[in-house]
Amino acid sequence: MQTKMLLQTRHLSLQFGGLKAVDDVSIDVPQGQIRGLIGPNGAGKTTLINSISGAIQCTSGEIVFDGVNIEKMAPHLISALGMSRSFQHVQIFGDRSVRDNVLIGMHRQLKIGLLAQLLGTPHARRLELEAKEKADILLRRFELLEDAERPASLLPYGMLKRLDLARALAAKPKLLLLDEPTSGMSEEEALTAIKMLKSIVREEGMTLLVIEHNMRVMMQLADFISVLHLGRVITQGTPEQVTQDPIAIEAYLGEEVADA
Ligand SMILES: Nc1ncnc2c1ncn2[C@@H]1O[C@H](COP(=O)(O)OP(=O)(O)OP(=O)(O)O)[C@@H](O)[C@H]1O
Repeated sequence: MQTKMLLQTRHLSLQFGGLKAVDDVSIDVPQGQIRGLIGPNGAGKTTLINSISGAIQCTSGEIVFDGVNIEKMAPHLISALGMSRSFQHVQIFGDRSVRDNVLIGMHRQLKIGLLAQLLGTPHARRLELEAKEKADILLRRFELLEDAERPASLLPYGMLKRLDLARALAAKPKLLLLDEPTSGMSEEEALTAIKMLKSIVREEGMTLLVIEHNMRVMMQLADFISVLHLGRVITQGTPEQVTQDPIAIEAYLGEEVADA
């Protein structure tokens, strides 16, 4: 059986004035794959993700997500098709509880009318209860359940980043775009969080496109890695192939591989 491509970019370019931040990028991401994006600072990784999520419109080229051309679509419409995005800095409501943050992340999935919610109908109450149970399953997986009732702002940084991942997964997106999910974490915290993330992603059959600077984390996480340099994909392959690839080593990996 042929693997379905969930995301394809075709000759995608994005120009800021005279600068081609993304330059003729064509990638195919099969459903269920964890695709890593690496490259030196300024290579165009964040801009590529921004154009896929619709945050910035590409200058030319095509983006096909789950069979639909999305290159001209607004971000909220792309999100409604099942694509979510997390940012380098956590997107958490600090004054809301840890559980509420996951429930807020889940809202795309909740088919509950505002009026029903306000009136507190039995149907609405049942849906809310189910959502809470689902949120708690996620919180347990990220070892955050004991803190479910606490305001999120009280969590230490490593736990806050895990909460941000739980929040992003709560919507059960088909494709999740992650920009440096472990930035600022210690190596140990990062590897633990990645293990939790990966097991849920695999169970749910989700597809990920991840920017990550820590190569040890990337090696644990990705099935396949695309290497960007000056806006172009200069090489790609499995983590093992990429770490041996002279093109990747010269452009980016030199120092990282030496001490990985
Ligand atoms: N809004 C913008 N306006 C003008 N130039 C931009 C803008 N955003 C990014 N750039 C430029 O586009 C290029 C690619 O930047 P981008 O942030 O996508 O790289 P990156 O690979 O994500 O880098 P990093 O690893 O440092 O986050 C850089 O030269 C950057 O200065």
